[in-house]
Amino acid sequence: MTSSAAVGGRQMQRSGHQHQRQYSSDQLLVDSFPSGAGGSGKWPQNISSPGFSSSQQVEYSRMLRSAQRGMNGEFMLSMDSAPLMSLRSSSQRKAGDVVSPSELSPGILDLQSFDTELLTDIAAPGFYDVGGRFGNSREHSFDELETGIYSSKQFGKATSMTDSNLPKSFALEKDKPGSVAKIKVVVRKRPLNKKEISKKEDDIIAIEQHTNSLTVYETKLKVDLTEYVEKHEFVFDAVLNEDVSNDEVYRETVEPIIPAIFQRTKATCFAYGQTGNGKTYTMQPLPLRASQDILRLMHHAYRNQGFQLFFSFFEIYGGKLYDLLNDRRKLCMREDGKQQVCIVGLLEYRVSNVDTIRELIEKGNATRSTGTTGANEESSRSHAILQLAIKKSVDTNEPKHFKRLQDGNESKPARVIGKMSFIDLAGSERGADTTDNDKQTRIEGAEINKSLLALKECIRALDSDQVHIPFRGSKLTEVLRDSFIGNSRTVMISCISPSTGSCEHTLNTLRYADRVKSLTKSSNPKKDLSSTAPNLRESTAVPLSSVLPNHPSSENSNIELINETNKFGWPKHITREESPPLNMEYTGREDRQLASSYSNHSNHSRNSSTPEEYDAYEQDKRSMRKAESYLPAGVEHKTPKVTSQTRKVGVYDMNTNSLSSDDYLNYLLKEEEDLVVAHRRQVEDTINIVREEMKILEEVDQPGNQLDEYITKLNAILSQKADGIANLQARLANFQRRLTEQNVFVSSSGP
Ligand SMILES: Nc1ncnc2c1ncn2[C@@H]1O[C@H](COP(=O)(O)OP(=O)(O)OP(=O)(O)O)[C@@H](O)[C@H]1O
Repeated sequence: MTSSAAVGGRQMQRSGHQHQRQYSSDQLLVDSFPSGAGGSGKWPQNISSPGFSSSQQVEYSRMLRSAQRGMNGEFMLSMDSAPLMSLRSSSQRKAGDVVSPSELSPGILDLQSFDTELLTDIAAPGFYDVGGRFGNSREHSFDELETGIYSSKQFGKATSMTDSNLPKSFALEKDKPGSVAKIKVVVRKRPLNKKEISKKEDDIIAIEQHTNSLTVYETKLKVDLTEYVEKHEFVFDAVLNEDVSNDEVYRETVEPIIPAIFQRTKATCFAYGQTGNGKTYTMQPLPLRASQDILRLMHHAYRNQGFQLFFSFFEIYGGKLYDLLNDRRKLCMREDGKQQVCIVGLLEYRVSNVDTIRELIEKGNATRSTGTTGANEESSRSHAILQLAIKKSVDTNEPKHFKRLQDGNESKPARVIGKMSFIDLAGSERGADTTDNDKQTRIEGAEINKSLLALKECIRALDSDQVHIPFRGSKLTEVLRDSFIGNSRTVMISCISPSTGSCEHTLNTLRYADRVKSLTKSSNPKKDLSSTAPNLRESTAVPLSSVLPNHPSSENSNIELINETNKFGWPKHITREESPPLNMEYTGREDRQLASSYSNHSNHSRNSSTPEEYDAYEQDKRSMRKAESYLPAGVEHKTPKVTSQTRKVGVYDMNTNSLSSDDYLNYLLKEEEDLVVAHRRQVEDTINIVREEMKILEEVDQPGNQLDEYITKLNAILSQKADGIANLQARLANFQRRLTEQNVFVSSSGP
């Protein structure tokens, strides 16, 4: 399928609003859990035992309060329960045992240790193997399961199992072992919207699906103001044109990963792109489709294996976490000694049918923060994260300490097997789109920028199997930490507009995608070619002034598509009810003290006498590592010795100004990105200038040439060359100075 781009002449393809509700649960097997399952009465009663500190007893009480019943009798588990579980599961501890702060304070459910125990529970490794993938059991072989008819007693509803019920790629996987790439970058082009059509904008994107290539036709002006078109070619893992349905998007992106999450894989799918380009439109149907397939596998291939599906939905707004299924309750992210991340307070719903999941998605979307800005009045300004976790309940061979904890066989904590995270990112231009808005919007923009940069770095590190994953670069990547380690899969969907007015943003989005994919082991050699030759392989003319403005186009504002009825019939535009407190003022002082306090805490942290001190240490350490993560190779982060007085001040300041280092990091990340963009532009300019030089050299050799004209042109060229180099040098020096300052600054604060 090839989509034509019209440049010069107009040729617009209006697929219009293609969405239809595609995900009915009619053909699903529905497992109805007994309404009495779970419940506070099943939790351990012995919290007053000496093994629990008073703060843990408080936590436990909160846990009991937050164990609620959700819609359709679903059982909700608040992660508030984590501290208690952590305490008991981390060792075979007896009541009264001394517990170190590192085990208590972070309040983490020790999923890692649970996972380890679980290994033997999984039928077979290697999900590409049919036997392994479907439990490796003759009793439940794929074919037998799929042709069977299950009784309503067993599954709640009689459903005929035919091959057509199964996702295509599941069947294909057995013929394509190892075919699911660790990182997949997919680009989706949306149709021109009403506004773009009324402004007579052209479709400047041509897609060739069979070669996975995409060309952007950028109109530029020469110095004499004549127009010319520059072609930018990209190759990705898949390119989807405006005719591609959401169902096809699902099949191309998420469907192939689903079997893997039953095999201890953490998968992440996210949409990236400028506001109004279809991120939400693309992302919203995916979790429902995925849940449908997960439930199918649970009810067929993994029947009777104790798998459960858990659903949670939260957002990151202005660097803070809010539960979208619990009235935007503010959440807190913690990390334990094993660096397992836990979102304290997040409600998780155990779900067993698609209708419930649909209701939860609708509820979460309705709660999600959106705001009005100059760019898109219905724009998402938060990152929404929807997680589907496959867990497995503890069987009769459970470890003894569980039995002790759980007061019999009921309400045992399920262990996480795999997870699928769907992320609808805030508009990618938000970081830059701040000039007309208030301080809060600017701060949101900074956080968004930071998240996007950090996300890209994590994905790249992930694919190149780097030991150090810079997930501490942002809240988003910290939250997704467990998706960046171990067995993981990532799908990135870049959503782009076809219109002339969005060309700059489109190129930025594609370059972001390109950089995620480039330098990776699995990247397409063809694409590497285009990456190294900065997308200029087929430039058709020679501009002298080809520096592109690096600011959002005002023409992109107030985007509305042809069909403006709300995308899925679900509410999206909800005004935020509260403004989370923000504290992003940057001062260098705190970083200095932060640096000082870190090394001291390295020695003293475990002896911190109060939970507050220990928390301060943890927070301090995290921020410090964050800063270290982004120092370039060769710039070592030296940790100085400090006096106890310095340490005290440092801890205090970290608690009161904890975001200042984030802000500083944000500066560094943004500068790094800007430098690379400026360098790329400089290379483009140089190529164009060289062409121009060749041209005037040819001209000067022609008989009857105008010497004056040659001299004028040469002067202009040389000035432009010099300006370009000087600008880049200045930017580079500035960036180096910041890095050096950090280094000198840290070193000089030593003895
Ligand atoms: N591929 C597509 N086909 C048809 N309509 C689309 C497509 N992509 C997006 N749209 C429409 O474009 C509009 C904007 O899309 P959407 O809200 O998903 O953008 P977004 O990238 O999530 O924006 P924001 O970052 O502001 O949340 C919606 O009305 C949506 O229905």
